[in-house]
Amino acid sequence: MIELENVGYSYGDGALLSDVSITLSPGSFHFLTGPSGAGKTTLMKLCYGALLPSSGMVRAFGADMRALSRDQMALLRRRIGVVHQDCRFLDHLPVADNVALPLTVSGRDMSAESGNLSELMKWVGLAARADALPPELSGGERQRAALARAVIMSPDLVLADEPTGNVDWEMSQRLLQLLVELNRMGKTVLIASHDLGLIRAAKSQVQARVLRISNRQVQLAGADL
Ligand SMILES: Nc1ncnc2c1ncn2[C@@H]1O[C@H](COP(=O)(O)OP(=O)(O)OP(=O)(O)O)[C@@H](O)[C@H]1O
Repeated sequence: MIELENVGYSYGDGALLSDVSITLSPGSFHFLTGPSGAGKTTLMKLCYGALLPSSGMVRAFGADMRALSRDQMALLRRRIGVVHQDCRFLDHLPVADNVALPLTVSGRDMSAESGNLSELMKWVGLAARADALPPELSGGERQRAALARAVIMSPDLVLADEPTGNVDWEMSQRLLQLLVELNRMGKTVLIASHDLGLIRAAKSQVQARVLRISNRQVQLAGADL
C-alpha cells in the first residue's frame, strides 16, 4: 500500500531521515514512535505526498509519488485520510460542515451524502455537537471530529499524527478504539505517537507493529515495548 525505499529527507541543513525502508501492507496497523523532533510528522507527510523524498522512493498504491501529476496526486490523496496533529478546522464553520469539507471540495452531492455524514457523526459520538463551532469543542471532541473528517471519503489508509495528544487516558482509549474499529473494517492504520501506554494498550486489541525513529533511521521495535 505504502512503500518507502531507501528514503532520505532533509529540510536543508543535514539529513533528518536517512535510508528509511518500510512497508505498510494493506490492512496493517502500525505505530510510529520516537522522540520529539525525530521526524514522525515528516515521515507521515512523505507517506501522503505532502513532501517528496530528497532521495529514495515512496510508492503509494503502486505509484511512484514523484512521477504523479497534480491531478493524479489529488486522486491518490483521496485514498488517504489524515488526522493532523493540530486538527486544522475552519473555525467559522459548524463541526459537521468541517467534517463534510472533503466531500464538498470534491464536488459530491451533499443531499446524497447526508445519511453517511450523520452516521459518521454518531460513530464518533458527536451527533449532538454537529452545529457547534470548532472553538467550542473540547480537545477530545476536536480529535474525534478530525478523525471523522479524515475518514469521510472512505480512505483505504488512515494516518493519524498524535491523535491522542492533549486528551486524558479515557479519551485516548476511546480514540484508539475508533482507530482499531477502522482497522477491523479493513483500513490500514498508521498512528504517530510517543505515548507508550497507548501503544501497549493497543497491542492487546490489535496486531500492531511499532516503528521507531532513532538516529535518522526507522526500525521495527521488538515485542518488549
Ligand atoms: N518545514 C520545516 N522546515 C524546516 N525544518 C522543519 C520543518 N518541519 C519540521 N522541521 C524540523 O524537522 C524535525 C522533525 O520534525 P517533525 O515534526 O517531523 O518531528 P516529530 O517527530 O513529529 O516531532 P513531535 O513529536 O515534536 O511532533 C524538527 O527538528 C523540526 O524542527
